[in-house]
Amino acid sequence: MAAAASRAVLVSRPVTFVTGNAKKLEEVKSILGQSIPFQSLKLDLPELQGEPEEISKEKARLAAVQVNGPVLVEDTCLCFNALKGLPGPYIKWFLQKIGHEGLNNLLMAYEDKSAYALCAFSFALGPDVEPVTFLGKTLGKIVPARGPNDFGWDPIFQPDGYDQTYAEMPKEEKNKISHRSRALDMVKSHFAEAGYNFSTSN
Ligand SMILES: O=c1[nH]cnc2c1ncn2[C@@H]1O[C@H](COP(=O)(O)OP(=O)(O)O)[C@@H](O)[C@H]1O
Ligand SMILES: [Mg+2]
Repeated sequence: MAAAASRAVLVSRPVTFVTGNAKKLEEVKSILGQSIPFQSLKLDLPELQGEPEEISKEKARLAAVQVNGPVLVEDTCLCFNALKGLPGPYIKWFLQKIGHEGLNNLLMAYEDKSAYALCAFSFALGPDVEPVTFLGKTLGKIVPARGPNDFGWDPIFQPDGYDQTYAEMPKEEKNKISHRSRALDMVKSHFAEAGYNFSTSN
């Protein structure tokens, strides 16, 4: 206990989770609960092209400068194995342009419909501190859309071991096994181990 206390980093403000995506925020709130003091800021940050981890880290650097304090950001990829991981970080634009049906069609030429959802959270204590990244992955396959169409590609992703797509699953169920919850479990462990001491008075 004493060792943990002496290692504790004093953080003057709650963590700001920066996202332009209301559905992500909903899930993060429900998964984190009261475990980490955080507030949210609606801001659509520009994204680099590249590997998921680097995109997420760069988002955190930009966010930390904007907020001038501790920030948490995330970037989500949907990766098709037959396409060597594409659309990956570009899924947002693919979804916007070709929709669920177009995404299924991309795999028409392949027998392998397997895919994985990958979530990369990055946390930076401030603008001058190198962000740390936490990856969460859920394996599944791409199927014709089933279930409510209220969050991205949820209707076409069926996680391994389930008969339901993410969209058909109750939210609590998705939040138990999702790429996002797996990454957030690591974020929570990091916070517990680092022993950050938050001043939440402002
Ligand atoms: O858990 C999820 N289920 C379904 N769609 C998701 C999930 N997480 C992110 N998405 C969607 O995948 C794309 C990921 O892009 P990105 O992570 O850059 O989102 P953002 O810029 O909206 O925050 C977006 O279209 C987003 O709506
Ligand atoms: Mg992105």
